[in-house]
Amino acid sequence: MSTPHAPQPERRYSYLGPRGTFTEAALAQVPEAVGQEWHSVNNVGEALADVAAGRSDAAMIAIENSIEGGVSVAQDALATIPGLRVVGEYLVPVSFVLVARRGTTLDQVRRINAHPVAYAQCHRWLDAAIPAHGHVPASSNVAAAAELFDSALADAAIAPPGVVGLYDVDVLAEGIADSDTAVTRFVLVAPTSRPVPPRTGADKTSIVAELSVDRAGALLGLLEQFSTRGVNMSLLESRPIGDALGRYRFVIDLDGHVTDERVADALLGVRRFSPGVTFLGSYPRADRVPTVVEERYTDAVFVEARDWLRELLSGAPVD
Ligand SMILES: O=C(O)C(=O)C[C@]1(C(=O)O)C=C[C@@H](O)C=C1
Repeated sequence: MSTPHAPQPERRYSYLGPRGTFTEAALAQVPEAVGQEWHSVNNVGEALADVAAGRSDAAMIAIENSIEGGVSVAQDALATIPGLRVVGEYLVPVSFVLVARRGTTLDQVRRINAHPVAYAQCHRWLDAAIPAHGHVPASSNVAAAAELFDSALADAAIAPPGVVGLYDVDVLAEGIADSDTAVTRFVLVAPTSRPVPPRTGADKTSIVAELSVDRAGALLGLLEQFSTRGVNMSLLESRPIGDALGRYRFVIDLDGHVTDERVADALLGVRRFSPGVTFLGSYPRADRVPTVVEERYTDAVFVEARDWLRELLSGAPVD
């Protein structure tokens, strides 16, 4: 009699681990990832390199936090590693506790292990409760707690509340984040060989654009491409290109899908003058809130205007 075998995973997903991170919670929101192989990595660059090299089918990465802003390491990696495409967006509410090896008391804490994005979200509490603390950077929120047992470099760690079920720690303080409504935005990144997800009417488009800095009004010119087509921006961040002082690229999220006439037309406008524009992807918004489009920017109005021009050029009588 043959032994029944469990189905083998067909796809591999890289995420910032170890188990219990907010990144893992974001990956758990992806229906197609359930039952597949989840590969824990130590940093965002490693997750994206897995996808670029074909070792993983997709990677989940944090891209923006409601308090700390853009996750610069993720924005820079997406802007510079070729062959990557954002195919989904996910939101995870984040909150933090301060944990320590059993028996440690709050007044003994001097050095705190924390992921830099988590540390930045707990400033006010830390400055008030442990004013003279030092920060020991960790690769993730859960790694911060795990490392308490690998080395004596830190006395306590900032971690997600769920860490108490994973490690033998005492909770020294709960709810230590500066906001109790903090949210981190994650994106699922696949290779460019994967088709752009179809338009849903509640989509975002992410691009990275460079500008010639020796021209007055260059940034205004970039923004006008969107405003004159009724395209709303939900994110605009500047990141240094890194080759010289004063050279920046702009990371931009737009409301709409690349197949929306107004978005496509705006991208053509950007392409005409930006020395480098990268399309990172169009994907359904995590909140599923449909984009409201003013009548004069609907697809039908763009199509009508194009037909009008075509007729005009064909010499046929026009109204
Ligand atoms: O996924 C985790 O738990 C992480 O440690 C990463 C990360 C991030 O990169 O922003 C995720 C969410 C929190 O805002 C802080 C840290």
